[in-house]
Amino acid sequence: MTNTINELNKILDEADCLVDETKINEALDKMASQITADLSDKLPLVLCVMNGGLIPTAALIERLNFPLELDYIHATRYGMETEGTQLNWLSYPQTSLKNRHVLVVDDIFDQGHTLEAIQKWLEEQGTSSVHTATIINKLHDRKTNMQPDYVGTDVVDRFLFGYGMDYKGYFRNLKGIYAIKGS
Ligand SMILES: O=P(O)(O)OC[C@H]1O[C@H](OP(=O)(O)OP(=O)(O)O)[C@H](O)[C@@H]1O
Ligand SMILES: Nc1nc2[nH]cnc2c(=O)[nH]1
Repeated sequence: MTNTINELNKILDEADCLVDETKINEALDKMASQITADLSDKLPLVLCVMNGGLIPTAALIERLNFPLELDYIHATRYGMETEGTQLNWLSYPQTSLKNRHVLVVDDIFDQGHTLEAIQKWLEEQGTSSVHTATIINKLHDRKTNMQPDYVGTDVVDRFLFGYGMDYKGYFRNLKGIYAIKGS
């Protein structure tokens, strides 16, 4: 256990903070105004993509001053790894999706496979509309065709953790967004 704590503390000590708390809050404020303009009269269902979407979803919905419902979906393709593979569907929303305006919130749009698959699945459930939001868009040319409707900020192509994103399951709780040394 001591080894693990030492290793994790070293990772954090050596990491670069790419987006600090102030920048995250500015990004969330901007996203919240855009979402309010589009969805405030739609009684939307907000779907948090677990686990990474937990913290961004909480921070975003407290900025939305209109009636909405909240549920979650759990799909993961990275697990404890830094490279994504196939998407594993772990949990589906319990709320009825038919004729609902749905806002999906996640922490990061990397290659886009996760959000693309979730959007496609939601459309197949008879939703009226599906909007997608992520705090981070990672910059590279390995993307799927879709683009999230609301993006907080662009970040360089390194392995990130903090603010929902994990390093080996840890550090989702950090208030900033960090990149691992050498990534
Ligand atoms: O755009 P993509 O390349 O598909 O990657 C983005 C996804 O990867 C992360 O989830 P992960 O699978 O690590 O699960 P987690 O949310 O439990 O960390 C993140 O939370 C997104 O859902
Ligand atoms: N923690 C973490 N999860 C991811 N999922 C997709 N890209 C990333 C990343 O850079 N960091």
